[in-house]
Amino acid sequence: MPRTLAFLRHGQSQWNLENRFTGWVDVNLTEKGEAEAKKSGQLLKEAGVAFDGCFTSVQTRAIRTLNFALEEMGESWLPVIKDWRLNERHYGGLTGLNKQETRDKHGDEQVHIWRRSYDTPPPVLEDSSEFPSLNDRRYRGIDVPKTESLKLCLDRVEPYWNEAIAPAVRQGQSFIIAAHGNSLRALVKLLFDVSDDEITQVEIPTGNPLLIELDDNLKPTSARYLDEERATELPSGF
Ligand SMILES: O=C(O)[C@@H](CO)OP(=O)(O)O
Repeated sequence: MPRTLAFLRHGQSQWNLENRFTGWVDVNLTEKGEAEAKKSGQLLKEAGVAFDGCFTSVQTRAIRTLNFALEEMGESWLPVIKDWRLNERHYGGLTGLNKQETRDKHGDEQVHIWRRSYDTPPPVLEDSSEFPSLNDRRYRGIDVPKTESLKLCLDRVEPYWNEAIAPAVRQGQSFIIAAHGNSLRALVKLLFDVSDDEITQVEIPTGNPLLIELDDNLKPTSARYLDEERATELPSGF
């Protein structure tokens, strides 16, 4: 039975543009981000996959990217499930800081470790921070993280995959998963069985759908970015 996933990282956000660590801060898309989202929809339409539904985070930039894409596809009717477990990795005490200024202060190597190492989380977000997500109504009843490494992000993405997404895919359904650079890296690590070392090299471009076909055991049999000009390297073997 055909089963296809499209991993869609949101289009450029205001803080992608400003080069700031974002994580759980609910920044919006830029105009360029909206255009990327619309182009994703055109590419998905051309790909001709009959999707059964969509999953996204509870963050505006991913939700709006999905909505723009669905509108372009003429498929705004598709059911959408939103869940915080697809949110971006929580950037802890780095949240809001400029990435270049942080490199100038702490050095390239340390910042690379914080950004891309598998299991070294950034410093925690202090309660006094101007960016608390604890009081946000959408996170009621959730133990909001104070920081997350990619591993900690995978620790909440994986159960969501197992409980909510994988059972439907196993039945032969196809989905768009509109999420974030690091929650999608976590899913790529899981599905493609990428090593802790290799995942540090995986970069998912904004607004460029990654189309993945899966076999009966939910192992990827093919993967390609629909916007070839903006494609990045896929995990080895693909
Ligand atoms: O700031 C963030 O939340 C993420 C994604 O934009 O950035 P990075 O590429 O540094 O993980």
